[in-house]
Amino acid sequence: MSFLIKRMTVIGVGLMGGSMALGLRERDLVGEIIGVDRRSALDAALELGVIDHAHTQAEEGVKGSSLVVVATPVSAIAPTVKSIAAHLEPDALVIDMGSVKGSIVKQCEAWMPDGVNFVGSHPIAGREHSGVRAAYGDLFDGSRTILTPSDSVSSAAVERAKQIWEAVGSSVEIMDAQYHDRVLAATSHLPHLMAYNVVNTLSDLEDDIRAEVFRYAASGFRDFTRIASSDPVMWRDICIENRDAILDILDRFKNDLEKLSKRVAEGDMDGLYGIFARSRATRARVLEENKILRGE
Ligand SMILES: NC(=O)c1ccc[n+]([C@@H]2O[C@H](COP(=O)([O-])OP(=O)(O)OC[C@H]3O[C@@H](n4cnc5c(N)ncnc54)[C@H](O)[C@@H]3O)[C@@H](O)[C@H]2O)c1
Ligand SMILES: O=C(O)C(=O)C[C@]1(C(=O)O)C=C[C@@H](O)C=C1
Repeated sequence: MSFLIKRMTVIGVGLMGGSMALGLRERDLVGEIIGVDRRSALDAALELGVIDHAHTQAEEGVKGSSLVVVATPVSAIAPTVKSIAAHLEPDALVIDMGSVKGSIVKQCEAWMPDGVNFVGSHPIAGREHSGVRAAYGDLFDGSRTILTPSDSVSSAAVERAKQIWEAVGSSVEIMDAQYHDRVLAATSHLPHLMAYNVVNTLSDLEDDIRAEVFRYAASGFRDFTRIASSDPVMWRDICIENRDAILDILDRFKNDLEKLSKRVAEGDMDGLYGIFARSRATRARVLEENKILRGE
């Protein structure tokens, strides 16, 4: 059988890395999959059939692979890529999955030996669970993936990365890495920070009322805070790596919250109606335009 990828290595076999491995495997697109991670994650990945072979050392694990997928938390991506650079096959392609791209992509591209390419990738797909047991092969189906190569990356490598993402069901768009970080700070990072904060605001209430507050939390609370179940390591790393863009959007949010607070304090009927009506209309329009948000 001729595979799209004969042998690939996934470094960080969790939700995202495991889903990429399964997505390619279930579509018969990959021959052999090597996993690199902690021993316990590797044992689970072997047991689930997500990988064929396991290594705890990335330098060893990338040998013989034409594709290397780095799916570690954001803070480990650049150090990992630096450590494998000298051990990659001459024509290998390295892609990552990090939720922040700017400085990671710049560093990783620069570390690539001649003939080897790093193509920064961010699948806009995921969920609040982590680890390989949460991985599934259709995770990327119907999603968008943003590639953030600089001009120095070969167009053949970008085309190859695009082919891999499309093979697992994602449609690909190209974006400048810094611009990506500003867009994602608004669309993904701000909502996660809000969700975490709302849960903490409620859990800091006085004992007597707190129990009642959580007892009566219903679908509104559940929908709004689903993403507060996400992995704290992932979100710590995103905040550290995308600090400036996150601070910028948080400032805007704080301003808007101040305005809302003022309208509530003043009992401003028209002002409050205006805020809620505009938001509802915007969401309806975005839902209509965006089939990912409609869940299609
Ligand atoms: N979860 C999401 O919804 C989502 C969506 C898009 C992108 N991402 C990005 O994908 C990446 C992976 O996220 P995830 O949700 O799969 O996390 P995860 O916790 O499920 O998996 C990460 C894996 O990396 C391993 N790991 C950590 N440091 C390592 C190292 N130095 N070397 C090898 N393995 C290491 C962990 O043991 C774990 O198994 C992150 O960079 C995240 O920002 C996540
Ligand atoms: O659906 C979820 O649970 C997610 O959080 C996925 C989500 C997001 O949409 O914000 C989270 C972080 C990623 O970098 C990309 C996707």
